[in-house]
Amino acid sequence: AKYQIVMIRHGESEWNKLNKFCGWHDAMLSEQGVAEAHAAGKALKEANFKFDIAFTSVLTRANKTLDIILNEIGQTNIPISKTWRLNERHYGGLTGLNKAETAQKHGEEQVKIWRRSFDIPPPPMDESNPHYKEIIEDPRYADGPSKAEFPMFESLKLTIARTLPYWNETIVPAMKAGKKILIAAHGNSLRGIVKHLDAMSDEAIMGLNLPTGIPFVYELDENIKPVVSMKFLGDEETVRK
Ligand SMILES: O=C1c2ccccc2C(=O)c2c1cc(NS(=O)(=O)c1ccccc1O)c(O)c2O
Repeated sequence: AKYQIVMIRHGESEWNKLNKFCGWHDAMLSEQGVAEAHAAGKALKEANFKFDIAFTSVLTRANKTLDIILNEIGQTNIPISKTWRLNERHYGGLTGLNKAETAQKHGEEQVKIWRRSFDIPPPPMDESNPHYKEIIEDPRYADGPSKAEFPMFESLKLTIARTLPYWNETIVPAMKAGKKILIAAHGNSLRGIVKHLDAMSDEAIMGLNLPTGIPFVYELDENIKPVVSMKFLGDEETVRK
């Protein structure tokens, strides 16, 4: 096909392990997450992938996954663009809660509604959340979003709506300029790109659970239409929820 692009969801984070909503909290990779990133790098090296540029979020768990991969393939010298637009979905007031705390605070019924909704957002994060200050005062957001548009919560719909402009205005032009691209991002920001590429329904994308730390390839024609969709370099039985 005319274009080929590789994407990967970051390796398991410390908060994934604790089953806590992470969102814009800057959790580190767990030991397993680091191992996943090394395995992903080795698989890409084995398949002889080469990149000209990489895109990632401003969150450490994705940045570290990318760094480990680039070290494994011996390409630590390529430009890396970091953007908040590839961040994980912002889980608002649920940030830091685990399954039990969420159900306890909001009830099982509300959890069921949130789980299956595309555009019902979680409650906003406010000063009472222990992670409020660390997130809004983080200097990594100096280049955006502005104070005025800084999210306090995101539905999946809102997440996709702030990821796709970056895909269309920055990543696609780089691909059309002949750049070989690697994206290291998060479950929900990658859902936005995948939903767009494969013209998936809201329901279909909510049923897609990208596995952590397994690279996948899209082969696209000259109109950026998939010729090959989501070809995993590894096992993907966990892709479907
Ligand atoms: O409560 C939510 C939720 C709330 C607000 C926005 C989105 C979601 C959401 O997407 C979600 C949820 C729960 C669970 N499962 S769970 O109830 O077992 C659960 C709850 C809390 C933390 C981790 C858990 O695994 C999911 O699999 C989800 O995808």
